[in-house]
Amino acid sequence: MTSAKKRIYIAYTGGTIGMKKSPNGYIPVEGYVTDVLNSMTELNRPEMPEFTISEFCPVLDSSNMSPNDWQNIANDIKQNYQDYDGFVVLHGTDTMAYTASALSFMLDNLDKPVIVTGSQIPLSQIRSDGLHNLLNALYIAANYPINEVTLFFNNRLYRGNRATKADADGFNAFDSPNFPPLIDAGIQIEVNAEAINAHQSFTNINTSFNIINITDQPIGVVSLYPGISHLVIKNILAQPVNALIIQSYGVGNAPENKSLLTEIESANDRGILVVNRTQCHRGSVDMEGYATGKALQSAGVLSAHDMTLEACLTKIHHLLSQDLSFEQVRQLFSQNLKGEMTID
Ligand SMILES: NC(=O)C[C@H](N)C(=O)O
Repeated sequence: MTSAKKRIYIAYTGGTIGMKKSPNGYIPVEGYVTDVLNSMTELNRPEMPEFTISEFCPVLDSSNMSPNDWQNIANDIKQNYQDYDGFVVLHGTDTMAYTASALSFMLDNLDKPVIVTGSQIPLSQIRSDGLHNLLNALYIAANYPINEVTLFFNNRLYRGNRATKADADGFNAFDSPNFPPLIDAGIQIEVNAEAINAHQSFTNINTSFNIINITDQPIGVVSLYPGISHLVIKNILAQPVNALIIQSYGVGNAPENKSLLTEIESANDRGILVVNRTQCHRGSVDMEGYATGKALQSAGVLSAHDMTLEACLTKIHHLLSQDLSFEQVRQLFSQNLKGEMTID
């Protein structure tokens, strides 16, 4: 008896994969990806799943995306959830890790795989990595389903909220600095069961799939540098911001500048969430390591542990979009909600 083919829904949102050259540089072209995919014989091989492709309107360079687009992608998945075994989101690489992180918080109790992928060279160009990434994402969604939001690129499947764009113009565009890949798709497909299982506890088997809506939130992000004036922080906090991400040094250190710490303390008193993430590519915040970190902790700043900037920013969007008190937001920020951080 042969089992029925899996059905995968492909949402094409835009990105280089479906772009063509224009006098102003590459732009996404409607209809192009759909035509190419429908004519590719590789995608119709018996080991491949059935698929349907649906294009967003308009298709976007991902640099033009906003939380409203994350919401549209989540709504689209919800609308088609019952009819498919898995989802592949074709997306530009520039903000792919933001979207994958946002979706990981928005798609609650997923029991189907959602894989975000794209390419560095358009399908319309010779040596494109688009077909390879798409083919693998489809194959993995059907044959190695991992029921969470993941990001596939250059032979690796990463937890979506652990990935970050690490190379502007190489094929190996993504990295997951603080968490191992879930799948290494070399000659053999190697599945990291331990890393995947660590996610199981984030799914509540008594509740069914649902989406938690997200709205635009004013969030400040500041990277510390030697000599930074407290007025820079003061000005950011004078804007209508509900949260500030401080990208600190090393394990979460900042200058012990009294005026700067006073600005942070007063922001906290006004109900602005202030969090500390390291500006280092790899590693975690530990505000107990040095007096320079402890000063931030004493000013009420929360640790972002080893979260990527993308996970940190979208987690804050996710929390501020809900009807939660300042204390609840602080508590939930400090919890590992969807495998986005490691708490020692
Ligand atoms: N490689 C890419 O997809 C880059 C493109 N600018 C995008 O993010 O849409």
